[in-house]
Amino acid sequence: MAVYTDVSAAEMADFIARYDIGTLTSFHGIAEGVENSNFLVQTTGGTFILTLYEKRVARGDLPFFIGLMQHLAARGLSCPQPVERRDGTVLGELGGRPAAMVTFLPGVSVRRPTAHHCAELGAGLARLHLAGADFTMERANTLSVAGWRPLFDVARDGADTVAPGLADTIAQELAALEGDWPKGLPSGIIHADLFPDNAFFLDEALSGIIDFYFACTDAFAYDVAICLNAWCFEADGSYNVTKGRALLSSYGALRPLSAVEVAALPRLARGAALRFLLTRLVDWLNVPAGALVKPKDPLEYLKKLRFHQQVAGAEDYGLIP
Ligand SMILES: Nc1ncnc2c1ncn2[C@@H]1O[C@H](COP(=O)(O)OP(=O)(O)OP(=O)(O)O)[C@@H](O)[C@H]1O
Ligand SMILES: N[C@@H](CCO)C(=O)O
Repeated sequence: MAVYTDVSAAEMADFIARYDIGTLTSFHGIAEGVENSNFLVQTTGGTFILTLYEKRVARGDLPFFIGLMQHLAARGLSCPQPVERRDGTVLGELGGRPAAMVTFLPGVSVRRPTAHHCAELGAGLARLHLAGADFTMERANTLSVAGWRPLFDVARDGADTVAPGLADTIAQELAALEGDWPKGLPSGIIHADLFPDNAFFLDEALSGIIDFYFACTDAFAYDVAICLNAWCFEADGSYNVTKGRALLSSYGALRPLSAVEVAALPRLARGAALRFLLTRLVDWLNVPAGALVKPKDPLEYLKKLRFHQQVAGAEDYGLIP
């Protein structure tokens, strides 16, 4: 469970009183997620999600995330909507953290996506990229290549306690990617964390996307590479090319990848694997005392990285030329 910040019933009731959503009937911490503290809140006016923004979310970025969710919803994408307080603002403070209430999105996330789910997701990702085209705010990706070395610096000393030789493997991979990271690719708004737990389905159709707190301005193909990592591997670490083909072809039907994006895909996939290996490693080595959180396995991403390192070209991901 990701609840880093405890909230008492009295604090919660006080907080809710600033909204026009009735009175608090119940709330509890949500048993998923690793980044922020999330609470399911029930009031006489409905069901809501209250998020307390934790370490990786900078307060100054919140207007970008809130504005983006509003923009995407206005373009027809199903995503949580920030709820306004009586004074017209959407950002508050609770337990010493910035906090916002968003609408509850119906649907369930899938633990083991099928090729069908991957196809749905690919189309949803393309729709997200297209819907973000006229969003005017920008946010640099703090977890792209320039952000990885600082993470490694934090985790280097503990890395070999997680797997022998891990520090050397990461050092080599980092140097290789820093030296040759794709530049100048078609860019815009990307989600940057569209994992299966952030996509909801109803009757096997993608019904909504949540958790925009890594969204940023970066290469669209990097977002595709993140999704190949998150959706198209099996539990044993093998890549499922049928799922990859499903994801890539439904994405490409709405937003075809250009030749430069196709050429960059293997390197972007390596970078995406390294990004999640590093953030998971940092979290694995630094679970805050008293936090209710189950850190995610960094080694899952080491296996994925090894796959990408031996890929010859984008066709190995299932891309049909
Ligand atoms: N708007 C919403 N509607 C319904 N459920 C939600 C909503 N927002 C969050 N949740 C639930 O809360 C869980 C955690 O939310 P979220 O993924 O935003 O947290 P996180 O800590 O940022 O997680 P992550 O590890 O994916 O970054 C989700 O898996 C989902 O079950
Ligand atoms: N989706 C991420 C957690 C949020 O950064 C992971 O699975 O490592």
